[in-house]
Amino acid sequence: MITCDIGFARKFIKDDEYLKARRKADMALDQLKNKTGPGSEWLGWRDLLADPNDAEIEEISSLGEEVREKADIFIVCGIGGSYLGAKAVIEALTPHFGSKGPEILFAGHHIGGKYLEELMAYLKEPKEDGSPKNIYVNVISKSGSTLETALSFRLLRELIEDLYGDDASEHIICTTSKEGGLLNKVIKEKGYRKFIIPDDVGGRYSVLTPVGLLPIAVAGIDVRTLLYGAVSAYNRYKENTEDILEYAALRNAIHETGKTIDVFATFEPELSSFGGWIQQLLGESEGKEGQGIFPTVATYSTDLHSLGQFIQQGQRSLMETFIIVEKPFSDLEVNELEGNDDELNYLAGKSFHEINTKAREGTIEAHSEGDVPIVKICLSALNAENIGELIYFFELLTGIFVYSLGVNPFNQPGVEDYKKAMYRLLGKH
Ligand SMILES: O=P(O)(O)OC[C@H]1O[C@H](O)[C@H](O)[C@@H](O)[C@@H]1O
Repeated sequence: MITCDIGFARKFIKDDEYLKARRKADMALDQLKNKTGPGSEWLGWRDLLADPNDAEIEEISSLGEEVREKADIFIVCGIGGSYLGAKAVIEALTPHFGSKGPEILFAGHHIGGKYLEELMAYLKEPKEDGSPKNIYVNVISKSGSTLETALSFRLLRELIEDLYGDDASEHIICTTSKEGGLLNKVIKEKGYRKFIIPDDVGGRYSVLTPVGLLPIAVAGIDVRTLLYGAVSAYNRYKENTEDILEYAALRNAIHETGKTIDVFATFEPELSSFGGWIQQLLGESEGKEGQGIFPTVATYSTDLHSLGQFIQQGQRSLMETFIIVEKPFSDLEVNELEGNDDELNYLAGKSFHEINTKAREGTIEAHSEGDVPIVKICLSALNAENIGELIYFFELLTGIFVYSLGVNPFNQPGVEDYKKAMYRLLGKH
C-alpha cells in the first residue's frame, strides 16, 4: 500500500495558486485517460496493466528460473530505461550481501574502458575448480542502436562466442522492438532468443515489460507479484486518483514559485537505485521547453553528512520528496555495553529501524523549518507488491504532472543533441 502526504509542503502554496494548479492536474488526467494529449501514442504502459499478458509473465518467470539455476553470472546490458528499472527493483528486493543465484552485473550503461576491461577479465577468469564461468547476457535496447549498449554488447558477444562456440546463442537473450534497429538484424543472423518491447511503451516507462521483468526474474523476485502490485494500483487509481492529483498540483504550484530542484530522499539504502529510476522517469519527461524541476537523489542519513548543510541553509531552490518504508524489515537492536565507553547505552534495546525513523522524523522537522517543502510517499512495507504499486504511482504522477506543465511527457528530443555532436566527433557517417 502506498500513501502520499503533501501536508508539510502545502503551507508554502497560497490557496488560489494551489487551486489553479489542481485544475491543471484535473485537465491533465483527462488528457491521459482520453488519449488526447501530445505523445498519446506512448500510453502502452497503462494498457499493459489494464490487460496483463499472463502468458508472457509465465514465460519470463520460467526462463528466469532456468537462468537462475544454470548461470554463475547474468549481465544486464542496457542504458537509461533499459536498465534503471531492473537495477532499482533488484536492489530494493534482494539481500545486500550473499544473494543466492547468479551474480547480476551491469554493462552497456557507459563507455568506461577501465570498467569494461576489468569486467571482461573477470568474466574470463575460471571458477575455483578451474571450470569456466557460466555467463548469460541480456542485451536490452528498444532502438537497438544505442552506442553505449552496442559497444559493450560487441565485447560481450565476442567473449560468449569464444567461451561457448556453437552454443553461444544459448547464452544471449535480446530484448528489443518488434522490428527495425541493428539489434534485430543481429538477432536474425545469429538466431538469438528475443523478447519484445511494445512500440507504445517508451524506455523509461518499460520496467514492467520484459525490459525489467526478465532481469528481475533472474534475481529471484516474483515478477507476477510485482506486476500485479502495479495492476492493483492501476485499478485503484482508475477509481480514485485524488492522491496523485494533489501531489501533481502541489509540484506544479511549487514549480510556479520558482523552485528548481526536487531531492528524492530515502533513509533506506535499498531504495537508492529506485531514486535513479525516478530521476530518469521525471527528468526526461518534464525537462523540456525550459521547464521542469530537476530531480536528484539523496540517501540519508549518509548524504546528510554531505548535502545536508546545503539542504538546510543553502539557496532556497529545493523541494524534497521522501520515500518512506513504514514496516521494519530488520529487527537488529543496539546491545547494552558494559562500561558504556562509547556512551551509546541510552539507545540500548532500541532497533536500528526505530533509530532510523527518529533520524528521518528529525530531518523532516529540521528541513521543513529550513523552508524546504516536503512530500512524503509511504510504503507500508518493502515487498514486490508495493514496489509494483510504487512504479505505477510514479509513472502516473509523471504523466499527469508533465501534462499539467503543457509538455509532452513521452519524448526526449534533447537527448539527441549530445549524440549528434558525439557522432560528428567520432566521424560516424
Ligand atoms: O533502449 P534504448 O533504445 O537503447 O535506449 C536507452 C535510452 O536511450 C536514450 O538515452 C533515451 O533518452 C532513453 O530514454 C533510453 O532509455
